[in-house]
Amino acid sequence: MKGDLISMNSEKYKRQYFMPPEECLDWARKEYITKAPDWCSVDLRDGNQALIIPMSLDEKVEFFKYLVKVGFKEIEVGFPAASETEYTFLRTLIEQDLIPDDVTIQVLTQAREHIIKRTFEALKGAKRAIVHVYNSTSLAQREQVFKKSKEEILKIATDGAKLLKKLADETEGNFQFEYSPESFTGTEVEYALEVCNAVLDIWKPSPDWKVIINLPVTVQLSMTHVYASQIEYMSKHMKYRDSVVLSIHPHNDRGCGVADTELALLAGADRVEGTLFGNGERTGNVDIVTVALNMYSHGVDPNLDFSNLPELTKNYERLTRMNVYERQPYSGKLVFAAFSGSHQDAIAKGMHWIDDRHPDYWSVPYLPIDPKDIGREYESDVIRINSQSGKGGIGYVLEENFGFHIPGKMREDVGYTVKDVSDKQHRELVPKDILDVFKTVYVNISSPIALKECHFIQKDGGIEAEISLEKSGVDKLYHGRGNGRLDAVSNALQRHSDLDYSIVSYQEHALTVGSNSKACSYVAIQKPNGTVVWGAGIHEDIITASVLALISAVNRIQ
Ligand SMILES: CC(=O)SCCNC(=O)CCNC(=O)[C@H](O)C(C)(C)COP(=O)(O)OP(=O)(O)OC[C@H]1O[C@@H](n2cnc3c(N)ncnc32)[C@H](O)[C@@H]1OP(=O)(O)O
Ligand SMILES: CC(C)C(=O)C(=O)O
Repeated sequence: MKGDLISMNSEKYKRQYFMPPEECLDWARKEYITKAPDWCSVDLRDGNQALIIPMSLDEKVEFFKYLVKVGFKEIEVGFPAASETEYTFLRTLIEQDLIPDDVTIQVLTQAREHIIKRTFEALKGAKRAIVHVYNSTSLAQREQVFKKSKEEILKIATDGAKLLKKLADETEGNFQFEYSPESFTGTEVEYALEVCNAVLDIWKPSPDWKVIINLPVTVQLSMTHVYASQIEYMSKHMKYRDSVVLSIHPHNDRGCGVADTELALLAGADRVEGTLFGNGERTGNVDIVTVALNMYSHGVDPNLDFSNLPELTKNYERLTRMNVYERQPYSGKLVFAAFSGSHQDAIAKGMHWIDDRHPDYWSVPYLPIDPKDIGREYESDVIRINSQSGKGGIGYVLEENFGFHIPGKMREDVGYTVKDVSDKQHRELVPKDILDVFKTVYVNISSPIALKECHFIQKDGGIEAEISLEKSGVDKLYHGRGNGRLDAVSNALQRHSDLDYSIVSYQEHALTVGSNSKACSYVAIQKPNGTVVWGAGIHEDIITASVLALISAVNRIQ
């Protein structure tokens, strides 16, 4: 014990992985993944076996169809010897002809005779399948679980390999084999190689009949560069290498499932087994969505279609009864959201830059990919407003959702007003809330003065205004003269009151979003003490809109 308050004791742990016997660092000189690997979804097996309530038959069928829709060409559909549901699911896929011609199903079996036999029974009638056999090879499992020597463990693997070959020969169908030295990451690398090569010597693959050797991160025990070096070593020394598809199957115990996958691909892996959103045993399998979209963000086609990721996420949550974490890369609800002012400002400016320049590549600060590509909405997913937000983001929401092009200087005022509401109410404001605050505080403000009518005539080189106003329930007529209409109205207002201000800004535009042919005007007036007050007016008539904006500002000053 290191101290009274510390009950944790790191001395009880030691590193349980094995470095390869030679330096394998070629992967470190590669910069990025240049082509998509073969993907194999293990959602229906590794993902399913880790669920609190595994999926029912119907749920598995529905999930299988989504995986096909996304573009998976290899799908591990289950462990047919595990349960009635698993068995029936496989039979359903085969008997109801639900497997598209370009999709190969994969099934998992332990290297045990009765389980392999049951697996082949379940496969009867399948046109094509990958039969995946595994046994644990790690030091811990040899010592604790199997209580067997290295030679005895190797024999489990080779016996299983032989039986697979025999049963495949006896069964009609086109079978590919896969072998996993399960718990590879806790296995001495040279020993894992010996076992894999012994299996390969039995299967004798050829370039026309490749087999899959899968090197799983059954449990993540090391830092990522160690796994990459292990994969490179295996890839360099494996027999029949040009007839082997080198597959990886990372889990995520140390939170590095994606990193393990990416570095292992640099190190020579050809194929990735993983799940949607990283479902799977314990901390899960590698999230294929993330690996694929990371690739996509580098300009590499992942050969998987996530163009409607929100829908896929919703269906996944329904079928698995799991939740996708808000900050799960790409799929989490908040992963494109910017609440903070400086981020929002940069994003809003970046989006305008894209609109203005139409570059042939995507570049917007804080958005590594275009959210629209995967079915996310700029309006609801990107700029979100709370007390940390700023004028840029709030202005952007009012512009994108409701068509208000608020003048730059007014944005600051509106920004503080809106975020103050969020701060006091201690909640996020949705676009409709922001519109309500904007309208309530700035637009067509009619108290204490309300505009009833206004008329103008041109006379002696100027404009004369007659405006009818209601103040405290009483209607009054005001007259004023000026260089323009707004000036004339302003002079009328000031002649009949003790107001003293000057108009320092005026802007207007047509409102094109959400309302037909209305105009919006913005007026800023400045008091003698320098204070600037903004008002806005909305009306079908542009002149009336500007008068309403002025009266709004005047009312706000009072
Ligand atoms: C890392 C992974 O995800 S691997 C996949 C794990 N997935 C699953 O296990 C889900 C499906 N599994 C099951 O339904 C069951 O485990 C079954 C049907 C496969 C087998 O059931 P059972 O035989 O009743 O139990 P169990 O799996 O505990 O068998 C343990 C025995 O198998 C041996 N064994 C376990 N895995 C293997 C293997 N891959 N190859 C050979 N023998 C194995 C164990 O050493 C143990 O042997 P013992 O009986 O001599 O002690
Ligand atoms: C069966 C193997 C590949 C597995 O699931 C694992 O090691 O995690």
